[in-house]
Amino acid sequence: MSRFLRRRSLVDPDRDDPLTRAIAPPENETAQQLHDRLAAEAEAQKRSDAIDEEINRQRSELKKAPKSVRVLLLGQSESGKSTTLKNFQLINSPKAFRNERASWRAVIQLNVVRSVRLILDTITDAHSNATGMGSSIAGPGVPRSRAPSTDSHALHTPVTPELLKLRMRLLPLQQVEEVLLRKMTPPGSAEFEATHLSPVTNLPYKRRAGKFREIAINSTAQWKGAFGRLVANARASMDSSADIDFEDPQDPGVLLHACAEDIVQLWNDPAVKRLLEVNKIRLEDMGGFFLDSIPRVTALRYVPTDDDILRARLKTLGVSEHRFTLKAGNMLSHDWRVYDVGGARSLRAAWAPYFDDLDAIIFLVPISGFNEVLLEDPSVNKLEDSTLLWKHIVSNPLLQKTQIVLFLNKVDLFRAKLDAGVKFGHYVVSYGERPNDYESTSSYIRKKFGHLFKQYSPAQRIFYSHLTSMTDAHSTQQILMNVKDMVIREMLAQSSLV
Ligand SMILES: Nc1nc2c(ncn2[C@@H]2O[C@H](COP(=O)(O)OP(=O)(O)OP(=O)(O)O)[C@@H](O)[C@H]2O)c(=O)[nH]1
Ligand SMILES: [Mg+2]
Repeated sequence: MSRFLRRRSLVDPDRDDPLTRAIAPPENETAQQLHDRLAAEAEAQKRSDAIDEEINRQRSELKKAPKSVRVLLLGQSESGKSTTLKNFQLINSPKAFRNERASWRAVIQLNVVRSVRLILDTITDAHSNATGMGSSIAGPGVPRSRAPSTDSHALHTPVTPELLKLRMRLLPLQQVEEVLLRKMTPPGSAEFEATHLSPVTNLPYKRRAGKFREIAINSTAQWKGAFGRLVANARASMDSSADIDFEDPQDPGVLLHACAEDIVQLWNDPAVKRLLEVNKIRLEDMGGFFLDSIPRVTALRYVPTDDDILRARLKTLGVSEHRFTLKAGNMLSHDWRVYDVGGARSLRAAWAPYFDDLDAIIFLVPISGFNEVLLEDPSVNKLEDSTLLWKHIVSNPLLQKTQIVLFLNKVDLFRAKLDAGVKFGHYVVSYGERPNDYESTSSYIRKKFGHLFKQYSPAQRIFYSHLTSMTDAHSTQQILMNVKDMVIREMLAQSSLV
């Protein structure tokens, strides 16, 4: 508008030009009219200049204090997204992270009970099979490394009378899950997936299927709120257990403590090991595995360590956001927002609204899943699912300006499998007969994902990848720092191009 007005005053009217004609001063303009018109034009010019000035001021403000950095965590269920978010919290607000120990203690108690439940159900099914009353335990939700065994041993592994007695003694643990779930879920809320402890009965498997589902939660803030009350009730104290009300009559810690010896006995029983082995159930590879630490985590005054919190497993249903401010070197401070979403197939439609205006995606692939299938669909290999998802994300035109960082996660479990002699090439056929060592196999996976990235990206981008163990806070810290620096660098580089 200002340029338009300026031109109007300065340019010699060319009567043949329709635009000039339209804006030309009226013919026979009186001296008063001329004065008024010039005054109005001067006023309009002043307003226009003020607007221009304000736009310039806002533009330079924006340059000085950039918008918040938005990062989305993506990957299939159990890939380690929530664990990555926990690591961000641990680095940026360790105090707040540790203030949530009471809530994570409850999740760890649920994790212990779930592991015990899976063993008890395996015993029940084996017993049913032996007595000719039941069906195979194959079914959804039971974590297996491969398809269920058809080995006749699996169906006829003897269940000793001691095991049956142990099973009876551990039945009261059902209450722990009930109590904790009631506490975490407000009455009438449908936020949890149905996850109640399946009664250890002789019901045929099919009638119990679905009760194997994992505990999942929709809103982090809400369930932690339930345990926040424990904090409010706690006696004032400076020690590390101050936020846990051990005196709470509803706290299942006492019952778990009373069952501890039986749980240890169950887990160490050679018949149980054999039953789990023939059914190809590997509890050690599952999230929330604490059976090797039972005396510690069921101690009466147990307070979870940072490590325990990183290992606790709670499936995500909704979206949680972690905000923090980061000052990097002599750079300006930035407001960061890291979003964690649920990775189960049925939840992936909820990702899209977060694609807009994203600075970076951290995409997690649990590489130890090369010989595992999805809990949601046992016909799909986990690495295959991650590959398809990766193609889908890197080829998305909405994300073409987003930096994508690949975390090849669960390296510790991956290494342990190779060390135990599991053949990578047996599951990833294209790998063939190449060496089964960690370096060769992990660099093969990295290259595969790198090739797909180059092939499917709509625009050229740098491929960033890291081999990670998200349950190892120490090694993760440096990686997350590097990622944060990279994201800021890229963001500044992009904004200087605008
Ligand atoms: N051993 C090992 N366990 C890991 C690693 N990363 C994550 N985990 C564990 O794996 C389980 C699943 O991790 P989560 O972070 O809950 O997975 P998620 O991607 O958030 O899964 P959804 O919420 O279902 O989408 C948790 O118990 C973690 O402690 C890792 O690198 N090594
Ligand atoms: Mg999660």
